[in-house]
Amino acid sequence: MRGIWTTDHIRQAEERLLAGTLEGALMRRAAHGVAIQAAAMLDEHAGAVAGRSAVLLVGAGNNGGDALWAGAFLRKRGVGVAAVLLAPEKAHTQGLAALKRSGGRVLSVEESPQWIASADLVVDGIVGIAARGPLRPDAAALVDHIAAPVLAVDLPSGVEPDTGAVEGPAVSANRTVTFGARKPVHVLNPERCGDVVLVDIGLSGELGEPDLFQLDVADVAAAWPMPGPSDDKYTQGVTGVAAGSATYPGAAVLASGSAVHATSGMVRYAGTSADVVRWHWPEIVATGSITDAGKVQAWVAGPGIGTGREGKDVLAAALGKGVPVCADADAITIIAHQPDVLDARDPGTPLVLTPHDGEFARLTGSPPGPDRVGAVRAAADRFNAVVLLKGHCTIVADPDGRVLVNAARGSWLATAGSGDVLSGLVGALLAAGLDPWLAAGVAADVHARAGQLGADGVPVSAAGVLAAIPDAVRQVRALKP
Ligand SMILES: NC(=O)C1=CN([C@@H]2O[C@H](COP(=O)(O)OP(=O)(O)OC[C@H]3O[C@@H](n4cnc5c(N)ncnc54)[C@H](O)[C@@H]3O)[C@@H](O)[C@H]2O)[C@@H](O)CC1
Ligand SMILES: Nc1ncnc2c1ncn2[C@@H]1O[C@H](COP(=O)(O)OP(=O)(O)O)[C@@H](O)[C@H]1O
Ligand SMILES: [K+]
Repeated sequence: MRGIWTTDHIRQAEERLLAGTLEGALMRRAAHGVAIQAAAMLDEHAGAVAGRSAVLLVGAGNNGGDALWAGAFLRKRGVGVAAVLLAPEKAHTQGLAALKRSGGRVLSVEESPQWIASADLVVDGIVGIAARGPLRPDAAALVDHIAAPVLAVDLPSGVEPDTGAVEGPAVSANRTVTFGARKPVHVLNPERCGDVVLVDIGLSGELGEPDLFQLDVADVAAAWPMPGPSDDKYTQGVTGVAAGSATYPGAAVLASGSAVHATSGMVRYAGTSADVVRWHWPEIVATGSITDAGKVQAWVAGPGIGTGREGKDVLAAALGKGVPVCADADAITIIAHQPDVLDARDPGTPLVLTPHDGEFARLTGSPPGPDRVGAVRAAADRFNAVVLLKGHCTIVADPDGRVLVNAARGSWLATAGSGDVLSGLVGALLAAGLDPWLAAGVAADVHARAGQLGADGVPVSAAGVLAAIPDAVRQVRALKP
């Protein structure tokens, strides 16, 4: 699992590290990493390093210092370097001196637009982890002139470091070089960061427990249930799906079909769409209600069940079974409007809620807002449930405080019914006995892979995402180191 640390924790770790390090050494190490990536980008985008031009956008702090030092290193490789100082009197003293010694040019803000517009590369050292709020107008005006690829130092300026939120002018980078550890912005707003390159500055020993996690493919592969020689259809966990209605039979077909594809073993269906489910998935044992469905190890409840009396009864029946439940779609609306339905749940029984933004707002009374991680963490605590917030970037919080982030693999999953496919995956992994937080995260990972593989560059239906689940699982198993 990869760790991600908030800027407060990075700062504390940096302070501990600085106590035993020569002044300036860390910054030079960081800046050297920036220069290596800048040279690589010049080579890729402008066909050479020597003789090409880079403009540094330099803010008032150490982030600007990194850019200035990187400029001095680039001069040694024959790059023409010019720096725009947003606050000349506050520019990093040693960095500026190093750039000047190396023959780098310092531009006034007035003369900078043509230089920025014609540069082969722009290095964004406007602001780093001390950034608060969108770019200030003077910085935003410079960014408007950029035509070249952008290398961001630590993070793209204007993007909130701990939330990834963009609430005004901000840099869009092709690549970001960060130091010591990944910060939330890198996983919560990968589009603005471009490729993220991590430079080791010796911080790892000082970091402590991560604030967020990202699953590696090896984690997903290790968690994905595989039948063993002594397994039969029951021992791997039977998934129950309570979904669909006369109006929405498709939700039942998608959620239960997804569970069939996710794991070996068995899927039971309970609801009014039993005939259509049997027709699509002859391997499913389908009945009319949860009461006569037989034993399962986890229930998926909600997709297409409706939000009236019948839907509430279905959800209450699932919650009352004493096994883990993934409550999705209409189940979330029912919980939002009739929270007493949760009385059917024994508080020790795992519950996974999988809202999209609208359902989240219904459930909690307010939309997730810019701090999506904070919002999901609070909801997990409030409902004593794992909460998976859907979106381009999926966030999964456990009531014990663990949070993981699953980055999108394109946006093809923004299609009707793809959420039903996700709930089937979560349910199957719960039935297999995975820790609910991990089950939700692993399901989100394979769901995103299935979306990418199913689409393969053109729009894909939810049924197409479902059909790509075996390829996604195959991909995970093949990529396992
Ligand atoms: N502490 C260390 O040992 C290291 C720090 N490093 C660098 O230092 C950076 C942090 O440096 P600082 O703490 O000096 O702070 P920053 O350089 O992140 O920001 C400092 C200045 O940016 C300005 N600023 C804040 N918000 C802004 C906005 N929205 N628009 C425009 N300007 C804004 C403020 O005037 C502030 O003084 C890191 O991101 C990293 O790049 C690296 O050199 C690695 C080592
Ligand atoms: N722009 C996007 N990029 C990537 N994934 C997305 C995007 N929009 C939605 N998704 C994913 O698609 C799924 C949609 O689920 P949901 O909104 O419940 O749809 P439905 O109710 O139609 O099934 C979620 O897994 C969500 O994370
Ligand atoms: K920056």
